[in-house]
Amino acid sequence: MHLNMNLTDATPDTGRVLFDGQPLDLEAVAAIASGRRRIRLSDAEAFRHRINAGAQAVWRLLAEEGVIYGVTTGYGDSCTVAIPPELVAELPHRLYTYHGVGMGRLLDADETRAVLAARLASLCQGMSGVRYALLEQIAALIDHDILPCIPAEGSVGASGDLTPLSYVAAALCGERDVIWRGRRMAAADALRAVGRAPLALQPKEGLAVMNGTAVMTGLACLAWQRARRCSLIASRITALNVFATAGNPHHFEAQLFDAKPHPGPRAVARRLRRDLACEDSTARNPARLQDRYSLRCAPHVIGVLEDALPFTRTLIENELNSANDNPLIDPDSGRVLHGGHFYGGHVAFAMDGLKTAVANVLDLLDRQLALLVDSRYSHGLPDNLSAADGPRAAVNHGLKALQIAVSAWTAEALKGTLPASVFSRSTECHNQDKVSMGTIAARDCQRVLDLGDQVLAAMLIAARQAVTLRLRLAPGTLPPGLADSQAWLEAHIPLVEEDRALDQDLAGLVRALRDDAVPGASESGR
Ligand SMILES: N[C@@H](Cc1ccc(O)cc1)C(=O)O
Repeated sequence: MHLNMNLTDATPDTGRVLFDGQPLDLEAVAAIASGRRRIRLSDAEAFRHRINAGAQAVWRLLAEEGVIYGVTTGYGDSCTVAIPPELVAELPHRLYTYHGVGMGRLLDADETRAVLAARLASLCQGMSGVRYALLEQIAALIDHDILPCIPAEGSVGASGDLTPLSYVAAALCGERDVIWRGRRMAAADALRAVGRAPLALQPKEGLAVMNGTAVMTGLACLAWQRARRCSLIASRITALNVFATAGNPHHFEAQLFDAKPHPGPRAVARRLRRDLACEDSTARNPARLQDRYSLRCAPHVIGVLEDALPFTRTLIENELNSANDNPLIDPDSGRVLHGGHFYGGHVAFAMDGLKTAVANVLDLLDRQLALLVDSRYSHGLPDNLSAADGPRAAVNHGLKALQIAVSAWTAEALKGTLPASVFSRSTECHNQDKVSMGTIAARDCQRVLDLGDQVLAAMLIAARQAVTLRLRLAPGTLPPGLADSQAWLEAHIPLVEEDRALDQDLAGLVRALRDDAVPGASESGR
């Protein structure tokens, strides 16, 4: 174990995130998810009034008209079934009960907090016909870190995330299990321990909690952050690899990128120029004319991911700050608006897109590694980046297996890019005959990002090794941006001179990546 365990240097952000119906950004959700920020539900009179007005509108409508979808009718295709008045109160509890069909792994603590935050943000829009007391109960779960056990699989992502969110609805009512203080226990026990009574859902409140996109949206907020980190670290790794292969930094000149104005590649080229301390050249031809595409086109490949980030941020944040259930209740007029806002197509597209852009970056890095480990292409570096000398060289295989592993992880990531959104299918007696599959897209994106962290970790080991070997061949100094990175890498990864298992180094680096502790993870450089 070469990496110390506590590599986080992020300053804790202690200010509470306010939930009052104003827009949140995905950084706020990520901060809540990681426990860096707590939340505060607004208790402003106007806000409480607006929320409660929606719930009162439901009661009024019920008294005046007697029929509201999902309140006095069955759900979905069963909306033609009338619910007798004496059974109306039972209906919201039926909804989460029969949706208790979740399977697969449970969402982890960060994911669960992100889901709760996303659902609370949506209900705070005041269009869902729920009481303020329901918002308070969700806020209490977040605040006391009572985390419903939410199985990850079973949502088609339109009718929202009905099945996984049924576990949130049940926990609010003191049913099913939660994790609290590291222990799995009955939700009723955890609520009792913090002095809260289970909620009895009122008409419409079951649908309001469950008939929305909070699972995919919460996961998307977290995935987006990881995708941005991938872009930043991949840029830094590329710079190290250009240096290590004695590559041509003039591929990244500003004049070139002014001629093709996509902002993403321009930003990546700027980073590479900064890292490699490369000024625009007046020379007609640099010493090395053209490097292979995996180096020369790095801004173009990473730049696609870079350009996808602002676009997908908008999609995810619009979803986060939306009322995304059905029906909606206008608290002012009391009108019931029947629609399909539970359709998570934008998140599905964002996640399908991001995973493709990330996987292409991983593929780029895998190709860079292929250049580094092969003495036919590395301009003087030893095969497999082995640092063993003399008689020891014969038995040492350096990073050979690491490259094979990167090939495997990259291939698996590329395989995982099959878009989920195109696998819509008609379900629920053809009521839900076109669905988003956004939650599957988000989980696929997470898987690509998990594999991505492994590829990035391996590339950091390779870059550290390659830069050291280049400096042995051609003693000199690294540009300051890269010197910092190399110093950090040398402090955390001993040079591989005699072969050793690298799995512990990899695991430590993956943790450091997730803690944002690896130099290059922030735009300011470092
Ligand atoms: N989302 C559906 C409602 C629904 C709820 C639960 C179900 O099991 C099925 C459908 C709609 O608004 O039309």
